[in-house]
Amino acid sequence: MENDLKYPVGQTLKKMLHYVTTADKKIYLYFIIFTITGGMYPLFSVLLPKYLLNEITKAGGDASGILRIVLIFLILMAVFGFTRTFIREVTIPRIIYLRLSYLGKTMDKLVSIDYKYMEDASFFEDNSRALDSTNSDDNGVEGVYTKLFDAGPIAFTSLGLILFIGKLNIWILLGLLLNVAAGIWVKRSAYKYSYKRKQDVAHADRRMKYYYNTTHDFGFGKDIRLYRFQDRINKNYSQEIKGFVKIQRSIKNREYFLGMFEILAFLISNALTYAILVYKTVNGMSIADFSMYIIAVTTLTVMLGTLADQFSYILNEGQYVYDYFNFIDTDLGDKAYKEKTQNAEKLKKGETLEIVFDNVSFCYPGTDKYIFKNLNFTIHKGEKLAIVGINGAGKSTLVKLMTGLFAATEGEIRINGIPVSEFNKKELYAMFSAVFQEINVLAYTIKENIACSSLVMDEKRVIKALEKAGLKEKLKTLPKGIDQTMLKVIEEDGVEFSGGESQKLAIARALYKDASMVIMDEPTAALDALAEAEIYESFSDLVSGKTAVYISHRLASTKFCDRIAFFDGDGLREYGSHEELMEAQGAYYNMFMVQGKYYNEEVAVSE
Ligand SMILES: Nc1ncnc2c1ncn2[C@@H]1O[C@H](COP(=O)(O)OP(=O)(O)OP(=O)(O)O)[C@@H](O)[C@H]1O
Repeated sequence: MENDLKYPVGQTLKKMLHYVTTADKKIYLYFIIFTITGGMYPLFSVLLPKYLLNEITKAGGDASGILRIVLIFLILMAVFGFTRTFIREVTIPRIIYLRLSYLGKTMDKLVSIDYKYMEDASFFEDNSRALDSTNSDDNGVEGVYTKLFDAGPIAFTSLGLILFIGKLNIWILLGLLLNVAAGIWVKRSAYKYSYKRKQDVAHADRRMKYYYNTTHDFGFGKDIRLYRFQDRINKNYSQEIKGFVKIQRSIKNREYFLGMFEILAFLISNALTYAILVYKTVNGMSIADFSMYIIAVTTLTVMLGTLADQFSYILNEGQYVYDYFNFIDTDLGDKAYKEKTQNAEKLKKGETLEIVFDNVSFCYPGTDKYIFKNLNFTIHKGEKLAIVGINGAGKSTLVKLMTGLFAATEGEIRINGIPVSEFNKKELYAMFSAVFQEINVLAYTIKENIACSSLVMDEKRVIKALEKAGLKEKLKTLPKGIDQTMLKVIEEDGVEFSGGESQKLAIARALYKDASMVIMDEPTAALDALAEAEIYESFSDLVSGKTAVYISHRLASTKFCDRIAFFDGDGLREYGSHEELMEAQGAYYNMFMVQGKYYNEEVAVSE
């Protein structure tokens, strides 16, 4: 990503305004009313002293005249002031809504982009400012909208005063404009520098947030306490903040030196203004006019200063909004995820799948270590394949490849003859009921955790899936049944499942989905022996004739599978039925014998 602060400002603002047109046109009407009322309001303060002074100093002026002027001005100021404030109060929630709908788009994008980005920390660092631009109410999208809205009346007042003062003396005006230009230049230069360092800031920020998040993440609570991670967290965190503060200090130093120029321009402009006004008064300008111009110049100085701040802010934060639009518009696999392709229609609904790995090689993006090289094998229709092997051999990676979460670096994976890459991701994901090693329970109700998609929910099937997965008894203990919220993150009475129960829930989720192919990656690691035996015995029933892959370190599981693929550090080492591999007396045989030995010893001890 570019580090220079250069982007099409006009195009970015145009896109933002176009969004207002489609999402909430009324904001334009509020803007016009706000600009007129808010723009007129300060002009009354400029004019009032002149009228008062004229009334006081005029021959024959009386108290009633003064009172009349004060009353008229007060009524006008009240009407304009109240309207201005009311309109702003009404508009801000609408701007918040705009920002939140941008945020909704960010979320929609993040859940649709290619999975490979989810395992890539640099992706989130590169896009952190684009993502942050919809995250907070005081910068990014909402900040720019609010500043654009607020700039209306200030520009209105400034324009009025510029014409007014310009008519009196062009040099005063030029001095003021110099002051403003210097302010904009300084802010822009300072911001350019901080934008240049954005990657360093994002990197440091991400690391600091990580330490912060670990301290209140349920999942870390036990390990932190039992393994005294506190000291490690504190030590690492203080190192991170030192780095972070160093970056911030260099940014602030730059701002400080640039700020000197701003002060210099302010002094020159003020000296010029006073010199000209005093000179004019000495040469016949009335005191009332002198006071009016002084107030006009002071007001315009403040207005232009504010306008310059807002202009710089819009320019600067606009960069992040531009990054946001870029992020949303760049196809990160999400377009293909949503677009319809014809390929899934070539497969009949519920058709049994055959998966072919044809000379597949793979290394994770950004790495050069091959997890597989020239891998060739077939998972036949209706076959139950057990995948076993040593830790880190690539068993879970294999699942990520066949489900399309990652693309093969070389070679081709085909489903019923069609290359995986030719399926739309949504269609592809719909083909698999998978239970992964790491179980993710969401803080939704049980039924939402099982049925997942919000479009259709068959409660009877939810209950059936839970019962099949062995959660019948557990369900009876829950007062709200399948409407019970899970976890305590959102609801205080949320239910926390044990590791094994969560695993059963994941199995129920896969059963409910009833996809064409079943993939289970260590689905019984957290189950007790009885629950595991139940899953083994009912596995055929669970997969009911579908093609299935069962990954496990427990070799007993291989007995109910038709074929076994044994992986080691070099890829697929052995392939065949249990009997064939036992006869071959290779790596699978050895592993099986080692496990069997301990199992037999255990049985002997318990007897
Ligand atoms: N996102 C990733 N980026 C880079 N390397 C990865 C990534 N995910 C996994 N790996 C590496 O790929 C290799 C295979 O990992 P994988 O999880 O597929 O092994 P596995 O056979 O399932 O292991 P286990 O039996 O321990 O579950 C490992 O060396 C792992 O470190």
